[in-house]
Order: sequence, then C-alpha cells, then structure tokens
Amino acid sequence: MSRKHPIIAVTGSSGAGTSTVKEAFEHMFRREGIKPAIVEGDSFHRYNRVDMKKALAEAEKKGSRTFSHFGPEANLFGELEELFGTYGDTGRGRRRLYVHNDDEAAELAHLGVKSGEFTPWEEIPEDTDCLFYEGLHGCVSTKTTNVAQHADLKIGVVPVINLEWIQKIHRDTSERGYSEEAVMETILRRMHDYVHYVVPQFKLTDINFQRVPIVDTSDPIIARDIPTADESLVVIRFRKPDRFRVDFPFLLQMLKDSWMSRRNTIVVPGGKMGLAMELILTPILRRIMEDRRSVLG
Ligand SMILES: Nc1ncnc2c1ncn2[C@@H]1O[C@H](COP(=O)(O)OP(=O)(O)OP(=O)(O)O)[C@@H](O)[C@H]1O
Ligand SMILES: O=C(CO)[C@H](O)[C@H](O)COP(=O)(O)O
Repeated sequence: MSRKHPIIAVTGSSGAGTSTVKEAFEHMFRREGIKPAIVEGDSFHRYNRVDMKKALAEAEKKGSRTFSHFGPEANLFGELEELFGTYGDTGRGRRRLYVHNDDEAAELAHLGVKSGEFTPWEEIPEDTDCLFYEGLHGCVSTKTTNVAQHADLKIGVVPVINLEWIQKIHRDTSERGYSEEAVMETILRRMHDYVHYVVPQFKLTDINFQRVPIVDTSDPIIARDIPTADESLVVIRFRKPDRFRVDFPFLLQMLKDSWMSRRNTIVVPGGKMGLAMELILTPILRRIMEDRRSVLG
C-alpha cells in the first residue's frame, strides 16, 4: 500500500469484463486529470502464444490437465508482486504488453511485434499519479507471492459464471478467432486454476461488481448474444463500506430502481452500471489523489 504512489487493481477472469471496466476508469482518469501507469495483466503471462502451446503439450505429456493461463506456472506472479512493490515505493517499474491479435499488432507496428507475442519491457514514465492494473491476478496471493498486499484500491469484476462464459465465448470467437469448442476446452482446462487462483481474490477485493442476467442463460454455450445491460442487474458489494465512506442513501437516490440487498450490498439495474461506477469510484479516486498530494507536499 502506498499513499504517494497508489495502486488500483481491477481483477477478473478472462471475458469477465475487466477491459470494459478499464474504459470506465480511463474516462474518470481523464476527467479528474489523473495520469495512470496502465499495466495489463496478460503481459505477465510467462509464455508467448507459441511457447504456451509447447508448454501445454509438455504438461499434457506429463499427464497434467490443469496447466493454464490462470495459474502460477504460466504467469510471472513474482515479477508482478515486484512491480507493485517497486511502484508503491518509487513510482517506477517495468511493464510490457501482450499482443492478442493482428489489429493490436498493427497498432504497435513500430515495435514489430506479432500477434501472440510480448512487446519489450519498458520503464514506466516518471510522472504518473497511480498504477492501474487490469487483468486476472491483481489480488493474487499464493504461498510464495502476495500481490494483493500492495494494491490500495481492489476492484473485482465477477459476472455470474454463465454470463462470464457467454461473454468469453462471444469475445474469443468474434475477436480472437477461436472456435466455440476451443473456447469451451480452454474454460474447462482452466477450471482448477480458476478455483485456486482467480476466485480466492474476490474475498480480498474492496468492491465487487457482479453482473447478473435476468434472462435465461441456462446453456451459455448456445447463447447467441450477450445479455444486454437492460437484461441484467449489477450486485455491488463493499467489503468495508466505512473504509471508503460509501454514501448508500445518496446512491439509492441517484440510481433509480436500485435497492440494498445487504448492509454492504447495493443492487442496480444493469443500465445503471456505468453511472454507479462513476458515483462510487470518483469520490474514492479524488480522496486517493488528495492523500497523495498531501504526502507529496
Ligand atoms: N457490462 C457489460 N455489458 C455487456 N457486455 C459486456 C459487459 N462487460 C463485458 N462485456 C462483453 O463481454 C466480452 C468480454 O469483455 P472484456 O473484453 O471487457 O473482458 P476481459 O475481462 O477484458 O477479458 P480478457 O481479460 O480475457 O481480456 C466483450 O465482448 C464485452 O463487450
Ligand atoms: O485471455 C487470456 C486470459 O486473460 C489470455 O491472455 C489469452 O488467452 C492469451 O492467449 P491467446 O491470446 O493466445 O488466446
């Protein structure tokens, strides 16, 4: 944790919607004049696409059916914890990008990096106001690493699993060129690591945004469309509402048709997710930045 160089971690499984939440944060950063150092979680995968396929084949040859992008063998958890610790202490550190497709490769043509590869490590610029992480492991904690301890604001993006699968299948088939069968195979192979490394993070997060469809998603594999915002609700859970001085009466007034399901949980119509994030997160970001300015003097 660092008042001078705060770290915001948005964590969610593959297809959960963390990139979508990142866009909401980027709007808030622009409006608040905050300059973040953006770190994408998949850049801390251990292997590029070609080497990952080889590592998968090796693991299967040894009888392992649980080796996946979600676990410690395929991710640089130690390096991620080191980045968070270094940034918290100094406001500096090293980052890179993982290129998922040809469009992203074209945007980075000057680096000559192909789809499925990493860009070279680069130094985080000196004058950032915070580090913003978006990916699978922003709050990961294992026997040997504890990334979670360094994050000052921990956000979980955790749609109910049927919706998460629908979102992943939709995105991976339409944007990453995978077949439905390949995506389902990936989901199944990742299940062990999902349960042991991804899910445990969401008891540590300060705020979880859980989108819940109110239409039938019984068979996520045949679902043709992603349930829209208006076809869903969002359950927003605060681990310690007092810590962030959450004003529930204000939120209930501002978010039409919202209600409290528990003392620390507000439910809002799916179409109000963006507004809810803005009303909840803007004051928190402002307080984090005020605190940073107070220690910078
Ligand atoms: N709140 C939402 N309402 C409707 N669709 C959503 C919402 N959030 C995400 N989606 C859709 O779900 C799919 C996955 O979203 P997104 O790319 O943000 O996931 P992700 O968590 O970034 O995945 P990955 O970590 O694998 O990149 C996308 O097609 C996106 O449009
Ligand atoms: O989605 C992911 C987990 O967040 C991985 O980043 C992704 O699967 C990387 O592999 P590829 O781009 O080859 O599918």
